[in-house]
Amino acid sequence: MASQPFTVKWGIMATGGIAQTFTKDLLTNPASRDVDDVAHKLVAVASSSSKDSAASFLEKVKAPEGVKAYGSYAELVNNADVDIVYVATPHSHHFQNTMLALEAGKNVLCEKAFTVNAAQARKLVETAKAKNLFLMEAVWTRYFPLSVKIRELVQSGAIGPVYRVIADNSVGNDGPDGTVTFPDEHRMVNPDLAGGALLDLGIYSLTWLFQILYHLQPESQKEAPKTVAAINKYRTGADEMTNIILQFPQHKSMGVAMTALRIATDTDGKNSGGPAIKIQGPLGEIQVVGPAFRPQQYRIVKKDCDGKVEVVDCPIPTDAERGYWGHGMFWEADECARCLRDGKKESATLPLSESIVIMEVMEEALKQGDVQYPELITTAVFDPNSSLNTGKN
Ligand SMILES: NC(=O)C1=CN([C@@H]2O[C@H](COP(=O)(O)OP(=O)(O)OC[C@H]3O[C@@H](n4cnc5c(N)ncnc54)[C@H](OP(=O)(O)O)[C@@H]3O)[C@@H](O)[C@H]2O)C=CC1
Ligand SMILES: O=C1OC[C@@H](O)[C@H](O)[C@H]1O
Repeated sequence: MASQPFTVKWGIMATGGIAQTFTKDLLTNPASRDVDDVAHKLVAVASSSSKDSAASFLEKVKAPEGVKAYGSYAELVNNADVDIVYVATPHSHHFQNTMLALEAGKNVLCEKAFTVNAAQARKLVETAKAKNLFLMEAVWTRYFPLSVKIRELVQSGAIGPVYRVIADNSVGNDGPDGTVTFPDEHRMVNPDLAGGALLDLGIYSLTWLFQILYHLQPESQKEAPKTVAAINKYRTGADEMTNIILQFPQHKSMGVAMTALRIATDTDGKNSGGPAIKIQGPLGEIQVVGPAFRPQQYRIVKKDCDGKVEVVDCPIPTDAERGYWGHGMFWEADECARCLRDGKKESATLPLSESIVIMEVMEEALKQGDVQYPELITTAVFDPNSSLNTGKN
């Protein structure tokens, strides 16, 4: 008989869109994705707006009886039953909210982008290490079986050494009279919420560059990239289009990461425009069909394939007994559970040192494009009473 799964007790910080999606994934049966070694239990949710918002969240996700609803983040992180906190607030809040949880002794899975700048990322990592806590940036795509297979394929030498990766994660939100369709207050374009294409969407383009060109470098040859960026700013001051070239001179490799708010990677919604990602070596290329954050198909085009392209589908499993829920976020949750079970303080698939290098690249790109964010959200000094933690000005 199989042994009991290791069950992790989750606390959810914030009640917005992705908090709901993630929590629904947590509530799916792991067997629906052929997992039996770990399981998840929802024990609490907190809203900085009100306890009612937290209660309404629990209704929306059809939470089981007994899950606690809190009207403040402080109550959540002080719940002794919570093993790990999922931080699902805007980027602007990640540093203060994650510090709040770490200081209360909680392990943390923090949404992307990890922070607003590299100094904040370093402080989070330093704090987690000092307190012997698990910390991970929630770049869910890295944990897709599709990503695992592609990394293995590249490592096996299937296309030879990868010299170039091109990745795009752009959305077609062009609006009238020079606008984009997001209101200026929306987290996608609002500098007070660390809005902009790069931190929200471009991070996935960088994820593809990093998980191939950086992550797979042998430890003894780890080389951080040189960064060259071009940015168009929106009227709010946030970036609306950002293109970054990363160069790894010792590895003779380069990556091109693109992101934009006015033009979509997938113009017709049917992927007629081709792959979102191209991973290129002298023996061939791997093409990943977008979106870059939630891909479900890749193709292998070998130099000598004579037009015979291998197409590999990797559908995301759903749970028929729970309304066909299943978005693909459960794989990163499973990773957290396995790390906690095994006493690991970080994920080998996205080490904290790598999250820091990615933040350094994004900070450098934003600097080159003269994108600036306010002091309240860029400081690397923790303040439990910050309005970012209390929700009150
Ligand atoms: N992995 C993925 O696929 C995705 C990840 N994300 C990431 O998740 C995070 C949240 O995004 P998303 O859920 O779409 O955002 P939403 O705006 O839908 O939700 C954000 C939540 O954060 C809380 N919050 C606290 N302070 C503020 C504030 N000043 N303004 C707005 N919200 C505030 C609110 O919850 P409350 O009032 O309950 O405290 C709010 O509901 C971002 O970092 C984003 O990059 C987003 C979408 C997809
Ligand atoms: O992480 C994300 O992935 C999906 C996008 O639609 C969203 O804006 C972004 O935050």
